[in-house]
Amino acid sequence: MTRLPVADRAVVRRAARDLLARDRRAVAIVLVLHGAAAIAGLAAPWLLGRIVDEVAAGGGAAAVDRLALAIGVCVLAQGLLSRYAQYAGHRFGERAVARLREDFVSRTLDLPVSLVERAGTGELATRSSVDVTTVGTTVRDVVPVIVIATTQLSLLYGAIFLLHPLLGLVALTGLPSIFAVTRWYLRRARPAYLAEGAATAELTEALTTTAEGARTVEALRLGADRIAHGTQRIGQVWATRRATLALRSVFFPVVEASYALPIAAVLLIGGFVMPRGMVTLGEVVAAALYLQQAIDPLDRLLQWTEQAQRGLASFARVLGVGQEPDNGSRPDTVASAAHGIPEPRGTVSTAEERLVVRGARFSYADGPDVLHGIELEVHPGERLAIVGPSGAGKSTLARLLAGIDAPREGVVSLGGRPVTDLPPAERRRRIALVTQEHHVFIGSLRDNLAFAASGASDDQMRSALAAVGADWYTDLPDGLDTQLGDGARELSAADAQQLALARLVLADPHTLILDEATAALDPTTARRTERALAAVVSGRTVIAIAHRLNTAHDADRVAVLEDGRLTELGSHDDLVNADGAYAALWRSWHG
Ligand SMILES: Nc1ncnc2c1ncn2[C@@H]1O[C@H](COP(=O)(O)OP(=O)(O)OP(=O)(O)O)[C@@H](O)[C@H]1O
Repeated sequence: MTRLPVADRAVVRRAARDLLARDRRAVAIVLVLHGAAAIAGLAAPWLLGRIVDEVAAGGGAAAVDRLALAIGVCVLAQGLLSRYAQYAGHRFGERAVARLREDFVSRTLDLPVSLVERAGTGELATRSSVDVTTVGTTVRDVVPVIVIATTQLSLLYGAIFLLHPLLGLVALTGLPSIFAVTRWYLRRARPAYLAEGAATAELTEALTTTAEGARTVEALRLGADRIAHGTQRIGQVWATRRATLALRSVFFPVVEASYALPIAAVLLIGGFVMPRGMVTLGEVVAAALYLQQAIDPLDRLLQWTEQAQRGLASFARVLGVGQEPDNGSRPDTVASAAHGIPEPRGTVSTAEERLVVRGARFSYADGPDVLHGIELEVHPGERLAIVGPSGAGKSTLARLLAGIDAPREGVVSLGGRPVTDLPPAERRRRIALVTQEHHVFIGSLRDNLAFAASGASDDQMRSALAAVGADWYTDLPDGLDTQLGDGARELSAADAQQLALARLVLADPHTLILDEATAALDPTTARRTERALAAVVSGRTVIAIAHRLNTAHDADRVAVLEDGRLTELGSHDDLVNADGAYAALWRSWHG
């Protein structure tokens, strides 16, 4: 199974910087507010130290009251500033997460179909649910915590140094062990969490495949097999989770011990070792309080470092969607639901529409070749039917012609350029592959048609439906506003296929590849749809994979494919007269 790419650190860093840069003002406000709140927070321990010194020096209650009042004001100011800082931080976080989701959706929609097929739906489902949510939590909750904690820590340690540089140095004693264990942890965490994410995706894939194919599993008694398959995936998830848990079980205990060490050291050295006069009791108390205060941000910082690691691993997986896969699979076009805005006809010259196949060989994965050196030239505007026995390679050739797969050897070119080199949007505008697979999206009939041409008017949509003979449309209670899909009006397979064809009329590509597009329709509806389609497709290049030989009869030329080889090519009459494979097929089909 092909894995979707995972972005490297440089890409993740750039994307994180972009995320911050796109909302610079909000980021600056959040930083300033958190900084101010942290400074207000420093005042309390210092003022407490002053109270200790006042009392030690025999100061009166009035002085203590004044200092206590000042502490109250500072605590209030810190509370208010923190509240607004968090509010601003969450607003920024929500905006950033919304942008991330939008970017993710548009990258996902641009993914090559062949890549999604090879990667499996579980991989994409995990990235779009688990990973996007993890990144969202990280941006919304983790980044503000890290910003606040870092600011507080810098100011707290700075304040201890201001009290006395020696106390400052003593306060730093816990940091080397925290730093060392964090480095140790971070080095191992990324691959460990990536492995955990990949194992979870494989488990999701295994479970969804089993659930989707439940009937087949039951019919072929594959239950035990599927259970073994699922259990193996669960084992992988268990092993990868154990590995991340092992990392955490070293990391957190070392950190806890490192918190206590500097507080004890400051009290011991400040209270017993440093000579009197060098430091006051109040300063030692203030330093210990600062260190005590530092535990909370340190703890949050380290706890969230773990979450940040998960977030970065998920971010890399989210950003990887849309990157060029590293296994040589090429970008391709979207199949039946041809997206794209109609382009004015006639803007592409006929030479640019010439579809040429030269010496094309193709194999699925590492299997044997299923196409052997296909040579074919499709003339602009012609209707070509491809016929042949089951398994001859017709659908495979259609995928090559549409640019979904690239030939292993040879070339498939449109207007002289390899089809797979065309930018996806351009390819969709020029070539559309319509298969038997079609999807009715949950939404109105209008929404379902607008996928093909977002700018199409209601009239254009109605005429597209009429053109493909979708008479059922006139019976819908709310016309184009009728809700379709699960829980609303369900379309029959034939109606759904007509909807797909109507999308195609709206998408208006120059070249249509119909891979048994009308196979799901009953013979009468199919004949009617084919006729309607024939009227609509005039002036376009149409390549039809034909099960029913009347499609071949109506075509300009017929290509016969047998065992992955093009054995005959010519008009219906010529091939019947030649009395070869096509003539035999025609005779047997005609009865
Ligand atoms: N995804 C795939 N992975 C591996 N082999 C495949 C795949 N799809 C098709 N094949 C194999 O490639 C060969 C050609 O299949 P293809 O579907 O192109 O034939 P076809 O002429 O369209 O058949 P049919 O009329 O039954 O649809 C067959 O041997 C088939 O088993």
